[in-house]
Amino acid sequence: MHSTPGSTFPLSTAAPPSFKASMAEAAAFPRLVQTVVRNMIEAWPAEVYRESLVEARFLGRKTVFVSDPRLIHELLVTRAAELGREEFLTRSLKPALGEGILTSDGERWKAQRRTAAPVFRHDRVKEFVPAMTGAAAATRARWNARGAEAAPLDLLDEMMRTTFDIIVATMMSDEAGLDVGAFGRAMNAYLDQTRWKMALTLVGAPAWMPHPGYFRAVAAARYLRGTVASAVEQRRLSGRTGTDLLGLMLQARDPEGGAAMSDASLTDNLLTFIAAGHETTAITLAWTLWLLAEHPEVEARVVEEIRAAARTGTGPDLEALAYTRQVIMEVMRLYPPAPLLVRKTVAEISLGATRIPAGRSVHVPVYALHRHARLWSEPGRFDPDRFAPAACAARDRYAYMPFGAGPRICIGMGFAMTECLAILAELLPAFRFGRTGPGRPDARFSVTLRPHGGMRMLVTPRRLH
Ligand code: HEM
Repeated sequence: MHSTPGSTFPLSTAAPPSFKASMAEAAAFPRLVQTVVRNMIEAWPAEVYRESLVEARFLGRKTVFVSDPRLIHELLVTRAAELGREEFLTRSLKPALGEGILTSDGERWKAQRRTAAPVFRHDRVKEFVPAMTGAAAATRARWNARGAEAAPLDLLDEMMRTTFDIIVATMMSDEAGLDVGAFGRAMNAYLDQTRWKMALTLVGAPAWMPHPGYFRAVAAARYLRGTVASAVEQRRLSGRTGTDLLGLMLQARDPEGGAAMSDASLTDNLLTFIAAGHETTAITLAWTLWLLAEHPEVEARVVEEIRAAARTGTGPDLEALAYTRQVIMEVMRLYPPAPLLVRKTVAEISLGATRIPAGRSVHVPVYALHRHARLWSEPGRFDPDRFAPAACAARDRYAYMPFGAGPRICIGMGFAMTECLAILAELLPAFRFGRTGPGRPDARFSVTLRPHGGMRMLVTPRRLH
């Protein structure tokens, strides 16, 4: 392994390792393969938490890890056009998500991104707040009905249910007949097995190679795609447009040339929004509730801010929740739901003094960046004041990137932040959240960074205190 900030790589283009060579390497490092399946973060070289740029062999593939804000800016912004999607991400997601905004490249990506961007504008997202608050209110009613002495709840499950209800309500608000439960189970079955697909792609295994969850995933992808395609068709046939995401996407036109999205593209992107949007937001909320339970002084300040923001009107003014927003940002620093950004160079590029040949895997280990020894003091400590305006202004923008950066920055960033605020504003003044034992859940990376084994917590209505 090699880890000097300005190191120069050999200029030979990295040909992908042969299947045989990769399998030989994998066989020699079965523990590494297991680690990738269990939690890929544990397989990262320790230097990514201390150095700027690290070259490592990662399951037979030369990989460059970049954890320096200046170099990340150069990579994701200045050199964005010379980067493509990594096969290990696209191969695990394309069977369900097709060639939507997350999984496509080049002109296809550009046209879809241009067309969808206005749908996620701030003023549009604000119109979704009642649907977000409505789903959170349903969660509140469900918890209230349990009484004060109820058994602990898995808050990861609960938040997944809430954010899934929101994405369905905001996306396909009037698709009668959609079986929300079956749809959610299929989406989870699909996403659960993607870590196997990623590990097998890394060792060069062919796409058809079966693995745990393989056949369930094939059936789930067929069900998900069929369901969304028929919702798109029904809506088009009905002649109604509507103001939900499906309606807005149907009306969206490419600002360059005016083309509408095809039905296939609409299906790909609606599935992409569900997959990219609901689990990431649910994980953020689950960790937020956990960290607030660990830090009652922060929790008290958040509840006070929410109550003050609600005093003047009918519901809390989300724009006024500045401290709550800081808390969410600090939660995503410690537990970024998307802990790794992956790219492949399509041409030779230079990063600082380092030349990287075409075809190389380049990873931005966001989880490590957010805990990097040179960028953060006491990186493991939860401290929302790190995101006070003055502290943010003094820090490099590229030291913190839960939503990525550059042209491929998360399109749903505003949607996700608004959703987190709307849900917390509904739930925090109504309940106290308590831990069920010592120690935090383990954070494990399988596409997203999930609390392993869920997040069991005590949920007690406040009015009973
Ligand atoms: C807390 C919640 C979320 C987090 C942490 C998150 C994080 C990210 C990150 C890091 C990327 C960039 C990936 C890369 O550069 O390779 C991304 C891309 C994307 N996200 Fe999100 N996301 C969240 C919520 C959402 C929501 C709610 C939606 C849609 C409703 C969404 C849709 C997308 C899409 C379509 C892309 C691909 C953008 C492109 O490649 O042009 N995300 N997200």
